[in-house]
Parts: sequence; structure tokens; C-alpha cells
Amino acid sequence: MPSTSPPQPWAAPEAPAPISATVTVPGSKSETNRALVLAALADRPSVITNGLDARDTVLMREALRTLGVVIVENGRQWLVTPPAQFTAGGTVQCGLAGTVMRFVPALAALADGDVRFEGDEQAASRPMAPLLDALTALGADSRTDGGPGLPFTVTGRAGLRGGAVTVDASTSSQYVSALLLVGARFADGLDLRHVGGPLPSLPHIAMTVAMLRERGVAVDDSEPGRWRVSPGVLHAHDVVVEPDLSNAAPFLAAAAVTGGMVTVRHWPAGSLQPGDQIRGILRAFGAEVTWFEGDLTVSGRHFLHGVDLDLREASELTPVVAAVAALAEGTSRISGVGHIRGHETDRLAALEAELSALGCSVSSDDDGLTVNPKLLGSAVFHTYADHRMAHAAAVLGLVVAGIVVDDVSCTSKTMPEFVDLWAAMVAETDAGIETVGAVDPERPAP
Ligand SMILES: O=C(O)C1=C[C@@H](OP(=O)(O)O)[C@@H](O)[C@H](O)C1
Ligand SMILES: C=C(OP(=O)(O)O)C(=O)O
Repeated sequence: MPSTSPPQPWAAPEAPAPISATVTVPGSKSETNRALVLAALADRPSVITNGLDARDTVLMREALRTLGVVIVENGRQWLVTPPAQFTAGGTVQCGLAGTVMRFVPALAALADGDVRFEGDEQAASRPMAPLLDALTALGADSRTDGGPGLPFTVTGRAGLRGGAVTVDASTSSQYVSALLLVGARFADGLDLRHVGGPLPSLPHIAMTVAMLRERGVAVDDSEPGRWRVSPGVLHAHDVVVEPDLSNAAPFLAAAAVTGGMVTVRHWPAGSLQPGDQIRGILRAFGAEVTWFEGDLTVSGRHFLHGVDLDLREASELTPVVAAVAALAEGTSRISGVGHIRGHETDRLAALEAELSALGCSVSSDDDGLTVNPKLLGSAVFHTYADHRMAHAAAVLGLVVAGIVVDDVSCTSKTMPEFVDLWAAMVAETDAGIETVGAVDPERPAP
């Protein structure tokens, strides 16, 4: 199912004053899609509350239905009933969703027969081979249509034994998560080792391990780069999904870059989402960050300074962080994110091109970006179908006049309500509405 919606140009609104607003963001993509997959593997039905309703999670629900999972959606509650055996024979549409194109093939390896995977044209260049090779080593078959990744077919077999397998996950942590999610289903469990360059997105792997343990699966991750999953039953577990903290990042950045104050509600006291790291990141730029009883508040200062940040653990924050860097004083370096050339688009190339078009001096290399802020403004900002490029443009547009996003429809991937939430944030500022929520500036974030 290619993304067929017509391009939706969007004039990013300028901030009428320092942004002052309170925002609630929808559920986490990463937690929602893990909860769905785990519910599909469980011993009985489970309920997911506050799951994200966006393109990536619609695609995941449809993918699971193709494999025989029954999902009944009743508003914010979804009842997921696992099948006795996954059904082969269908075609899974992945769109541009990494979690669908990586997690679902591991489930398909447990079905008896062929499952075909297709995606957006742009998804064909996202790396897949390390995962498909690992599934083949475990006894499933896979073949692409000739390209490096999508489209491809996985031929699953019931009763795979599992055991020892290696994967080079330096291009995406999602291969590790995919294999761990199904590990308990193999007769001998799974003994997975990462072999290769540095592993990105460790918190996302930790999230997978924690969610498996919550459901009674034994995972030994005591040795770095190795995960041992014991065979056994995965117990159903009802879950309330946290807000998506990476999707909250542009709203918090809005306070930082305008010297305003934004509160995001329902921020967990502790979270495995890498988006939680936005607190330390905005502090590093010089913003003030406080947390009190579930309200996370960022207060901007008149002056943000350049930063030197390793974002390997939270690379999905790179576009928004690069936008803040472009509005700070002095050079910023973002490192540890070479693998995001394989995200929704080549994010390093996209950020270099679009920030340069605004007048910044930006260079990308194999490990990240260097941003020298010299903004001129007024340009069409291309998103390359990447939701986080649109978020970055929105942050820039608050301060730089005349930014027009070429196509904001890509935000439907993880937050279809982005434009409305952003407009509401700006309107709340315009109306001079006081920030709601109890914020104690004396109390540091946890
Ligand atoms: O497992 C997940 O939910 C994710 C893992 C990360 O992928 P990479 O390790 O490919 O960066 C992250 O960037 C992506 O947004 C979501
Ligand atoms: C990299 C991302 O997504 P995906 O789950 O498609 O990999 C992202 O959302 O920034």
C-alpha cells in the first residue's frame, strides 16, 4: 500500500510570542507496536489501552490480522486475541514502518508457508538483510524480489528449534528486537549475539526485554551484545501505553527556541523510551527542565548554546535536535547516528540539504552532523516523506519567517494530529492562556 495521499504543503506558523502552552501527545509508536506483537504471541487475549492510532500502528494491526490475529477496536481499547497458529499465504503492507517490516517477518517465520511483505517505494532502501539472514539461519526461508530489502517473502515453518544465531544490528536495533520478541516460541529458545559495529538504540532493545519479562519470558541480557531467551509461554498482559516522548520533543523544543514554556502532560516518572532523553538534551542547550507529578515543563532561556551530543541511543530525536542546534549560538556536533541514513530517508543528507537551504552551514559524515547556525530563512523545507523532518521544520518555522513544508502528510506515520496540535499550541500562546498544571521549578526532573 503506497502512501497515496496528495502532497499537503504547510506554512509552518511563526510564534506570535514566546510559546506558552500545555500539550498532550498520543501514545508511543514503539510501545504500541510491541504490545500488539506480544499480544499476538500470548497465551490468551489481552487489552491494549491508549495505543497509538497512526499509520504505523494501523499497518501493524492489519499485518497481524493477515497472520490470523483477531483485533477488536473499541475506542481507546483494543482487544487482541492470538491465533493458535499464525496463518501463511497473505501479503503484509509495511508502508514505511520499521517496526512492521522488521518485527512481522519474525512472526511470519513461525507460520507454515509464505508471507509476502511490500512497502512504500522509499521503504525499499531501508536495510533488511541482517534480519532476513538471521531468520534463514534459524530455519525459515526468505527471498527478496531482487533488491536489498522490500519487497520480500518469508517462508515460515512450524516447530523451528531456534538456538544460537548472530546478527549485525549496527544498522538497526529493530533486528534484535524482532528476534527477541519471538525467541520464547522456539523449541530451544534463542541465544542471540550482535556481531559488528556499535549497536544503536539500546533503550529500544531494553524496552523489548522489559516488555517480554512483564509477560513472564526469561531473558538473560547480562552480557553486552548477547541475549538469551528461554523457551516458554508468553503470558497475556493488559497494558496502558505511555505517551510518545519522541513525538513530544518538537513541542518541548518550541519552548526552548522561543524562550517560552511548554508543559507535556502524563510524562512518566521513568520510561524506557529513548525520547525521555530529550530532558537532558534540552538542558544541554541551556533550557530549564522540570518534572512534577507527570507534568514535564521546558522553559527556554534567551540564549541557547551549541552542544556536543552523542545521540546513538536516541537517534530518532536527531532531526528535532538538529533544528534546535540551527537556532542556538555556536557550533553543534551530533554524533553516533550514522545509521539514520537508513531511517525513513537518509536523515543526515536530508538535514544537511534542508538546513543548508535555510542558510546554515551544515556538514554530514559517517557518524553524524556538524551544524553552524547562520539562518537566512524563507525556504521550502522538503520532508522526504519523513515525519521527523516535518517536526524539525515546524520548530524552525516558529522563529524563521516563511518556512513552507512541502508535504506535511508524512506526519500521519506516527501523529496524524500533529498539525492540529501544533496550531493549538501556537493559538494558546496567541490567546495568552496561562500554562496549566502544577510545576515546581525547585524540583528537578527524576
Ligand atoms: O524498536 C523501535 O521501536 C525503534 C527502534 C529505533 O530504530 P533503529 O535502531 O533502526 O534506529 C528507532 O529509531 C525507531 O524509531 C523505533
Ligand atoms: C526511525 C523511525 O521509525 P521506524 O520505526 O520506521 O524505524 C522514527 O520514527 O524515527
